[in-house]
Amino acid sequence: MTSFMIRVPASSANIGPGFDSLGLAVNLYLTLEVTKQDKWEFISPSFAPGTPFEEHFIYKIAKQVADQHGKTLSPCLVKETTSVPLARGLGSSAAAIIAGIEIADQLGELKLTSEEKLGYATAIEGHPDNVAPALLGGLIVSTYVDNEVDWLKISDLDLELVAYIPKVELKTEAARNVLPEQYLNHDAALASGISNLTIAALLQGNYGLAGKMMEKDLFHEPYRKSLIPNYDLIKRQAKEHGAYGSVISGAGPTMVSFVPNGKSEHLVQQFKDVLPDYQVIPLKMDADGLKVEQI
Ligand SMILES: Nc1ncnc2c1ncn2[C@@H]1O[C@H](COP(=O)(O)OP(=O)(O)OP(=O)(O)O)[C@@H](O)[C@H]1O
Ligand SMILES: N[C@@H](CCO)C(=O)O
Repeated sequence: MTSFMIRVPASSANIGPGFDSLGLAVNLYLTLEVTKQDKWEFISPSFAPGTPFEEHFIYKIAKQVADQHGKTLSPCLVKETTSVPLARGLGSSAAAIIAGIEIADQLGELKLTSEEKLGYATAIEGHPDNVAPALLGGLIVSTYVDNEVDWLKISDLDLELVAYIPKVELKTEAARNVLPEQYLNHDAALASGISNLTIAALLQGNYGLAGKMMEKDLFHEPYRKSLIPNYDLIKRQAKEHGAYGSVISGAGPTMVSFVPNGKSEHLVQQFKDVLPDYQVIPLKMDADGLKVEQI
């Protein structure tokens, strides 16, 4: 093996009330072409030329995983292209983590299982909601209890999305800092009920109910909405134009609307003049997750 290609999808986590446990892989991709050579080198849009390779996030992840297996990775040229915007709530860090783990797996010949990759990725990210769909594709419902990830994949969603991506970044860490440390028992029970019903409605294809429930989150949206530009406007106008529901994507600042199949382009057109500074794009579910190809 001298050269391989890694492709990892973006993901939209939380979907309202599924805080830290629900995430959907979408058709934006981080792609890496990895070729063995005599020294490490990263050609990457997020990495200024001349920066030591040891500082590249993906290299750090790969090395960390290789170290855990007592392996030294042979040096490579890594050429990155990506359509996943950084720090916007579309799982760029999760995609990078999955890519780093895969580099370690390929170069170190670790033969990691999907469960092992998911375990490493979740331990690094702290929660599985982005890394699980980035690895496995589809809509993933997951939990991370006692250092163990359990998950289920929902592949048949008759839905499309529209993403509203502002120019500003919002780091996940900053968006987590506004959340309460504790919830009252009553509020937690209510929030869990809303989450349960959202999942059940998605499973039954009752997207009207799913959209209604996803907009009622009590875990994170009430605390984060003041950080999200045009939060109320996007929800209101998307609903007027036929969206089932709109939520903060991941930790924001991107928002996503869930819309009937075939309707996303219509919604994109409606927002062209309303949000001229945004990238408003249609998205579809990615069903595959991580792909690796020898070249
Ligand atoms: N391809 C990449 N190469 C190097 N570093 C990356 C890459 N993608 C993401 N990162 C790192 O992850 C940071 C963004 O992570 P953060 O968790 O704040 O946002 P996100 O993952 O895009 O959004 P969210 O977790 O809400 O979906 C970037 O600022 C950068 O440090
Ligand atoms: N569940 C995470 C997703 C972003 O990493 C959050 O909302 O903070």
